[in-house]
Amino acid sequence: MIVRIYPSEISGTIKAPQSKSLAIRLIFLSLFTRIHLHNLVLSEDVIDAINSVRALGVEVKNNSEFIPPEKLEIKKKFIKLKGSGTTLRMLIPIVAAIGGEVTIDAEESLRRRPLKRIVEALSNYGISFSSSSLPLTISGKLSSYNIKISGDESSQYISGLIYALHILNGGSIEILPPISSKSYILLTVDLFNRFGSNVKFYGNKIHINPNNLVEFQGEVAGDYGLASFYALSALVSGGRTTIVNLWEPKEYFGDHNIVKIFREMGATSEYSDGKWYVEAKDKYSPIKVNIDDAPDLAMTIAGLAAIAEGTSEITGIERLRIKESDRIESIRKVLGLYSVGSEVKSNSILIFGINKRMLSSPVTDCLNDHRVAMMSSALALVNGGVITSAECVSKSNPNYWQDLLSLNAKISIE
Ligand SMILES: O=C(O)C1=C[C@@H](OP(=O)(O)O)[C@@H](O)[C@H](O)C1
Ligand SMILES: C=C(OP(=O)(O)O)C(=O)O
Repeated sequence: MIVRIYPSEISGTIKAPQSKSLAIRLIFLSLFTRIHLHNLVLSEDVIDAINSVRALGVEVKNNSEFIPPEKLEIKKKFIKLKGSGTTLRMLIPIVAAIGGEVTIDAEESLRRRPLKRIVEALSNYGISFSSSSLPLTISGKLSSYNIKISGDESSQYISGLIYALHILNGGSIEILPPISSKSYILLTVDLFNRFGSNVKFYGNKIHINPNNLVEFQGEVAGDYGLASFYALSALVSGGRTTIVNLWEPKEYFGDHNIVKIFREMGATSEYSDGKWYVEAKDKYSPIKVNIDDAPDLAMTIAGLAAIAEGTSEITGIERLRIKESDRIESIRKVLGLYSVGSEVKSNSILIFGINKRMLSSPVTDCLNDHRVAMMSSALALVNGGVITSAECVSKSNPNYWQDLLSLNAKISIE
C-alpha cells in the first residue's frame, strides 16, 4: 500500500485507538476468567494474542468472547505469531507455568528480537529452550515460585511472569535492576488488582497472592502512545484535535506523559474528563526527556523535536534498538529524509530542530515498523510526502489512515 500525503491541517475529534497493550493483557486474562471485548479492533498484535490463548485451550467466539478452559494445557504444539513482542514475551513464561512442550515461531522482525533474559532466567528453574531466539521449542515445567530475572531487556517478560505465577497460585519475582519500561509492569499489576487479585510491587520485588478474578465485559480503553501520532499530526500541521476515550493520566511516568511533554514543548495540550485537546502553536521549544519508562514515545517526541527551535535530547534510548526496527536508526533515517539533523550519543539522541517550512517531502518506507510510518506521515502533512508499505500500521492500529482522513488530512491510498 502506498499513501500519498499532501499539505493539510488536522482538525476535528477522534476516538483514541484501542490500546493493544491492554487488549493483549485482557485476552491473556481469559486463561483465568471470562472476557467479552466489545468492538475489538483486530490489529495484528491482537490476533497474535488471540491465537496464543486458543493454543492454550481458551474458547474464542467471534473474536470477542473468550472463555477459559476447565484446565489449562497446551493444545497446540506449534504457535506461529506475526510480530507482537508483547504476546511472545508474555507467552513464554505462561507456557512454562502450564508445562509441556511447544514450538513458537514468528515473522522475520520478531525472529530478530532478543529473548535472552527470559531464556536465561527460566533455564534456572527447570525449563529447556532449543535456542535463545525464534524459532524455539520450550519444554519443561516451572519448578520454582520465586523467580529472579534481569530487568534490563524488556518489561514484557515480567508482565508474563505475573500471569505465570497466577497459574501457579502465587509466588514472587525479583527484578535485577535496572527496571526498564516500568510503566508497563505497573499496567499489568494494576490490571490484576482491578480484577480482584493481590499483586504488590515494592522496589524491585513483586509478590503475587492470587484471588479469583472477576469477569469482564466492555471495550478496550484508548492508547496514549497510538493517539499521540494524531496529536503530533495536529501540532506539526498547524491544526487542533480532541482525542476522546482516554483514561486519566497516572502519577507515574508512562505513555500518558506525552500530554505534559507536548505542553512543555509549547503546544496547547490538556487532558480533561477522558479527552485530550491539542492545538498547534507557531513555535515549539526543544526538550530533554528520558523515555526508558515509556519507550514507545520516542518517535512521537522526535517528530515534534524536528520542528522545535533548538536542540532536543531524548535519553534512555538504548533499548529502542530491539523494537520492530532499530528505532535509533529509524528515527535518524526519518529525520534525515525530512532534512532534519540528528546525532546519536551513547544512550541519547540529539535532534536539531528546523523551521518547518524547510522540511522536505520525501518517500519513506515503513521499515517494517508501524511507528515509523506514523511519525513520517505526521511530518509529511507540512510539505507533503509518500509512505510505502503503509499497511505496516496494522500491527497496532489498522484504522490509522482512515482516522487521518477523518481528521481532514489530504491523503490518497493506493
Ligand atoms: O507490555 C507492553 O504492552 C509493552 C511494553 C514495552 O516493551 P518493552 O518492555 O520491551 O520495552 C513497549 O515498548 C511495547 O510496545 C508494549
Ligand atoms: C515495541 C512495540 O511492540 P511489541 O514489543 O509488542 O512488538 C511497539 O508497539 O512499538
